[in-house]
This record gives sequence, structure tokens and C-alpha cells, in this order.
Amino acid sequence: MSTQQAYPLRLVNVHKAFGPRHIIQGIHLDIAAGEFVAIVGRSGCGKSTLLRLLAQLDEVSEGQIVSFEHSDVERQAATRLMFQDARLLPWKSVLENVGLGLDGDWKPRAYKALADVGLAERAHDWPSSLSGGQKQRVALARALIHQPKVLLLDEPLGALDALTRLEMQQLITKLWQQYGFTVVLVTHDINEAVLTAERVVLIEQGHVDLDIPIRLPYPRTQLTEVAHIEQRILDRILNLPKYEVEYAI
Ligand SMILES: Nc1ncnc2c1ncn2[C@@H]1O[C@H](COP(=O)(O)OP(=O)(O)OP(=O)(O)O)[C@@H](O)[C@H]1O
Repeated sequence: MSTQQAYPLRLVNVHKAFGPRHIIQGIHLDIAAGEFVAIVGRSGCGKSTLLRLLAQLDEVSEGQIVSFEHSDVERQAATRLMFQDARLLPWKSVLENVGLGLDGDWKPRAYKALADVGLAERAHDWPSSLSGGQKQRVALARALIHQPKVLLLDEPLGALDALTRLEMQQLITKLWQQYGFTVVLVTHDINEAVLTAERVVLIEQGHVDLDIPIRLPYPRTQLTEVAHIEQRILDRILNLPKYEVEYAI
């Protein structure tokens, strides 16, 4: 699998309404080629909606999403999505799930994708024999085999236990560094956002409320810096800027 050239995405005054409900209300966001961006925010703030717009599964109500080097069709082909649920076909082997929909000599590529996620030895097993974390690795391999330029992750680790989650976070950042694709990760977990992303974007009331670069080396662990950034984002979500708390005392 060769390193793919990533490409940038630009959201220009993007709005999304469902009937009278205006969920996304004028988002401006530039995502650079090869960047790892995490989107966080309260439940229901529109994170998944934003990801669906990026994936072209839904249309913007106003504004536009521009990708500089590709048509909509090419952009769709270069983009892969991963969800909380691995969505594997139970009647197909792990290898067949990875190569789903591919023609020709796909098997060597499927083995390579499985090796990339550390599951080569499970190629001929059934999905039902895998743990939740292993199923998510297969879902990741199923995305990687297409050599995506953009990987959109909608809370993919939400159902995993803490240790498996940490391992998956490290695997995703390792593969991102290795292949250079762009990652947009939607997560409830601010710690996960700060541990993985180069930039954390907080959505509040349909807008970008905070957009902060995380300039920490990888692999990241529970460093004091991580805790500080996490606290800053949480304070913002809870509308508790430090000075207000201090004045209140
Ligand atoms: N197809 C739809 N039709 C109507 N309303 C929708 C539709 N999709 C999403 N919504 C609404 O838009 C709002 C934002 O939903 P979305 O799933 O994007 O939020 P989220 O931030 O990802 O939430 P969570 O963190 O709980 O997953 C919610 O109130 C939801 O009910």
C-alpha cells in the first residue's frame, strides 16, 4: 500500500437544517491535507451531521464544502467512513469483509490491510469469533484497503473498553502518520481528541466555538499537558472560564 496524497477540505459558511431546526449555523473550517482534526461538542450539537456532510451522505442547506483537487465523485471515492458499529457481514470471513466489493486480485491487498491493523492471523475466521476491538480493526482494514485520502471516523471507539480504546487510538495515529491521509474524528471523549488529533474543534450552537492546535509529540500519553488542554475544552463547554470561577470565590 503506497502513501496516498491527501487533499484539503474547506467548509465555507456551511448550514444544515432539518425542517425548522437549524443544526449547523454557518461553519467555516479549513482542513489541511494530511491533517488530523477531532470534532467535539455536546450531544446533539451536530457532530455526526457535519461528518455526514463531509461524506456527502447529506447535502448542505447553505454554503459549500470545497475540496480543491477533486470533483464530488472523486472526493467520494477518496473518502472512507468508520462508525461505532463495525458493520461486518457475519456470513463472510474476516478477509472477505475487508475485500468487500472489490474485483480482481484483491486478496494480497486485503492481507496487507489486515497486517496493518495487526490481524493477519485472523483472516479466515468469522466475524462472530472476534472481540469488539478486533471487529473495529477489521472495519479499519476495510477502509485502508481503498487507500483513502480522507478517513472520517464517527465515534469509532465509543463502545470499546478503556485499554482497547487506547490501543486503537495509538493504531489510528500510527497509520495516519504512516500513510498521510486526512483524518476527521468525531468523538464524545475530549481526552481521546487531545490524545490523537493535531487540532481539536469544539462545536457549540451550530458554530465553531473553539479551534485549538495540539502541539504535542506522538505517541501521546496522559501527560499533564493533555490534562490541561482537556480541562480548557471542558471549561469552555461548561461555560466556566477560569476567571469567572475565580471571581465567584
Ligand atoms: N435526518 C435527520 N432528520 C431530522 N433531524 C436530524 C436528522 N439527523 C440529525 N438530526 C438532529 O440533528 C441534531 C444533531 O444530531 P447529530 O447526530 O449530528 O448530533 P451529535 O452531535 O453527533 O450527537 P451525539 O454526540 O449524541 O451523537 C439532533 O438533534 C438530531 O436529532
